[in-house]
Amino acid sequence: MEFPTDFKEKYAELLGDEIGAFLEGLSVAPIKAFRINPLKENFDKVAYSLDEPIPYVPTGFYGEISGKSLEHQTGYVYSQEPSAMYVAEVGDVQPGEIILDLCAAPGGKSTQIATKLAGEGLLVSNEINRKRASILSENIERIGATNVIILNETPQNISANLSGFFDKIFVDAPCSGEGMFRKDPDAIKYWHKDYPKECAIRQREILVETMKMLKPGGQLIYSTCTFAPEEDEKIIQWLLDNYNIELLPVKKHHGMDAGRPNFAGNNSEMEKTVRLFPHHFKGEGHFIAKMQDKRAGLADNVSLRKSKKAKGNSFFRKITKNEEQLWLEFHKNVLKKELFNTKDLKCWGDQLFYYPDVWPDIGKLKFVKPGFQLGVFKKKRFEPAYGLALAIKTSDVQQAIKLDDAQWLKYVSGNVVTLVDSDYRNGWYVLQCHEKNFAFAKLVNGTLKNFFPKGLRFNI
Ligand SMILES: C[S@@+](CC[C@H](N)C(=O)[O-])C[C@H]1O[C@@H](n2cnc3c(N)ncnc32)[C@H](O)[C@@H]1O
Repeated sequence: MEFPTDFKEKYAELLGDEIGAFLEGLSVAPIKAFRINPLKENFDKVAYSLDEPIPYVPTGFYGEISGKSLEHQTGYVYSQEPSAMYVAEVGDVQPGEIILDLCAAPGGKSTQIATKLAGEGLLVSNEINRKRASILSENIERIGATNVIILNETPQNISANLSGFFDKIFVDAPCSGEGMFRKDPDAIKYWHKDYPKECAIRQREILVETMKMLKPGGQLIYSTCTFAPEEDEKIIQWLLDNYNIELLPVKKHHGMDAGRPNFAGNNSEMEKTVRLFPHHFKGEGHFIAKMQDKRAGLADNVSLRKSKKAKGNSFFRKITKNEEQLWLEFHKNVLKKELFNTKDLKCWGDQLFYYPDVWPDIGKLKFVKPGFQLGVFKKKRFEPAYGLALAIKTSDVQQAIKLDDAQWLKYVSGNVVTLVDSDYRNGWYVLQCHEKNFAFAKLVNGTLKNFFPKGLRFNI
């Protein structure tokens, strides 16, 4: 692999004798890995080999998955390179926490954070770029998380509305992407000598807003996929110099390096951060730091229920009696037990959402998904959302139809499926393949009408 001369000279100076090994590490084939998803029932029953676990990520495995497999479509697996997986582990997310993932697309960290919340608490997952925010939304939908709000905002607008709101904030910052060089050779084309400095300016702007949103006593997890000290240790030193925070030690597993004090004014505290270098570690490369807000008089963990900012969305309207009736009828037919409390249901236009009152008002913010969508009311009927099929447990389904692999493919590519000798009555069914929910379909006289979202259809 050819690297810019300025890049080689810079790292020769920073790394000394290690430069040869570093450049060689950056030239080998990228490492593939994936995570399995504990939000799903029997989540380790996947067609992929789980023989090579990643030691520092309980749900992580080395290996390659296909974006067109049943496991991927149903959100049982998520492809992510091994160093990126360590960020959410460092965050030590606990069910019930209120978390912001500020730079979230395509959703590697957000999907992992959401599985760790296990349906309790709230994840606000934000992406500034509209196109990337849609991809983020699709990835969150697939994993089946019901407690995620997806925003498409600037950090400035979010902080103006949700100051002091979050227990933990993840800033996986836009960066010069040196750790992407072997995965995406295009990243090399963007690189120039001043690029890390330019990125650092933007990172500081993002962090100024981030600090406004952290609850007193909250934690900030900052990460990049670059090796540039300007965007790593120097950013952390700038935070320590300007805010009342302290670094928390990040555990170093096999192959992980400590952050380098000599990259930021010889502050030995930098050893608490972690650097993942491709010549030492089986992954592409990352920098991760964990910090704690030190402001005094802090509640350990103000729960969502006690949060003053939580009011529910101002743009939602109440569900009408008729709509409630339609929803309950659908629910009774298709699901075995009540999964969403009726008092948490709200409407936005004709769409039905799960949005507990304790969640914040995001009415002034641009969003992609303002909560968890259950479905849509159409004239006198209720049509369930695709995401609902992916969010309910297989064993909670009352009305399911099991299809084989060929029928699954026929359906996800947008075709109707005709059942042979069907004695099912007409109505909505959850479709399952290998005991995985993969979509809703409406059965009409033995034919499953296709409701698979048009933009997500695929063929193999
Ligand atoms: C490293 S990527 C995030 C990867 C993601 N966390 C994941 O794990 O899949 C950084 C993201 O920050 C977004 N971004 C760019 N400028 C930003 C800004 N000023 N504020 C917030 N996010 C920004 C980019 O669009 C990009 O999607």
